[in-house]
Amino acid sequence: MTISTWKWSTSTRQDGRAGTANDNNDNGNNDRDRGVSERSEVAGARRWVVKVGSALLTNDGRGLDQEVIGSLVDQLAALRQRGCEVVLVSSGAVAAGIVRLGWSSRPSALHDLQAAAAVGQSVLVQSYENAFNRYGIATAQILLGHDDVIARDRYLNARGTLTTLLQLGVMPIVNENDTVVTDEIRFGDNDTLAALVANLIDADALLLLTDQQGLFNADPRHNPAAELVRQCDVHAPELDGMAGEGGVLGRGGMVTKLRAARLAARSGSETLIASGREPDIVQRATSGEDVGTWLRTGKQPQNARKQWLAGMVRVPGSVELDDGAVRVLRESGRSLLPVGVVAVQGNFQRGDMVACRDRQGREVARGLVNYNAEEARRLQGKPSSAIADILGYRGDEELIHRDNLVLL
Ligand SMILES: Nc1ncnc2c1ncn2[C@@H]1O[C@H](COP(=O)(O)OP(=O)(O)O)[C@@H](O)[C@H]1O
Ligand SMILES: N[C@@H](CCC(=O)OP(=O)(O)O)C(=O)O
Repeated sequence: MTISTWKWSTSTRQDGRAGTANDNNDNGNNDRDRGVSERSEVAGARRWVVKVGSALLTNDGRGLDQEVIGSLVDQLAALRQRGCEVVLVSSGAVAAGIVRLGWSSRPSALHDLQAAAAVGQSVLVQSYENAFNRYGIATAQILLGHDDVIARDRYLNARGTLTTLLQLGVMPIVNENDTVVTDEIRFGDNDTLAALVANLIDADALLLLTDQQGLFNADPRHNPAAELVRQCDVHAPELDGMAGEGGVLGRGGMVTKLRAARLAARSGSETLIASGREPDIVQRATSGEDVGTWLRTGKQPQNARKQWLAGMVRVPGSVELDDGAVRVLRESGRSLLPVGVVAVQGNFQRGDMVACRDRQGREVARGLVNYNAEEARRLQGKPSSAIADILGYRGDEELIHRDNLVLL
């Protein structure tokens, strides 16, 4: 095997199934000698999205593997105990539904798959609820579709709900809303969905648990000499030639995991790909142990997120701020409240990107707005305590929350 370039390092697979990430110490030492970080970014991550794939969760296609679920839940509860926040993205609905319906194989027609997903989702969530209940942790089912993470107004709603659940100590369990999606708009694989959730909640890191030890330099199912990539810059072009399609049970294979890692990196999230079959994998991976594949973002999370927000091209309106509001935004990094707004221009919807200008018309910031233009006009110059009286409902107290605001 060609030893890695500075950008990525591999470790030789030792047996028919999977090698260990430490098998080839030379590679690891080479990285250390070159000063490559020893996963401190991963060990320091506090907000995690953990995605569990069908290939891992399902018992060779015969429904859900309750033992795997039980062990995962033990590990996720321990991760929470360590003070981390966790959102779980779990596949498995279709596989569970097929068994519950007594079918012998996976159907191909979309409506059959959707029916199986609807049946299996109950089984899936019930299994998690029972297992998390052992730790007194409540679970919440979140089914997301394309629009929920792409359309700006729904984006804010999904973000608000997920972060509230985290604050409440609940374990959100996310899956694609398979029942209503059409072929054109479905994610299909949950890797993409997990990455979008990582963007949505500003996760520090994404852990993709699957049936392989990580990303190999060729599909280990077909190439027994394949070697594990231990770490690599997520954008390295060499990776594209390595990632292959999924197995019978999973959907996207490593192709979608690599794409997901690149999506997650847009908001600064690190990605780890690891085998959910290895003992204690969640604890080991999340504490920075050298397991699986680490796809590094190489960016400061805050900068990455701001770049991502700033890159949204459609800016259908703007708000003019008084001098006090401009100062607070610039100097204290605070949210924009309606009281600091003196005028509203354009026609925007909740969740749109709007420009924030000073009295001279210079753009000082831009961000995702919590109210539409008509509501913003009614709220301008008013204290947040008056929002409920003015609009007839109690919305967010900020016009633009600081997390959704980029200073220019
Ligand atoms: N380069 C690669 N390294 C590791 N696995 C790969 C690679 N290319 C393709 N694969 C396949 O990807 C599969 C995992 O993806 P997938 O089946 O979609 O699982 P999941 O349901 O966990 O998302 C592995 O079982 C493996 O056969
Ligand atoms: N939403 C589907 C998951 C699709 C799927 O298998 O995704 P993946 O595990 O990423 O290959 C389900 O719950 O069955």
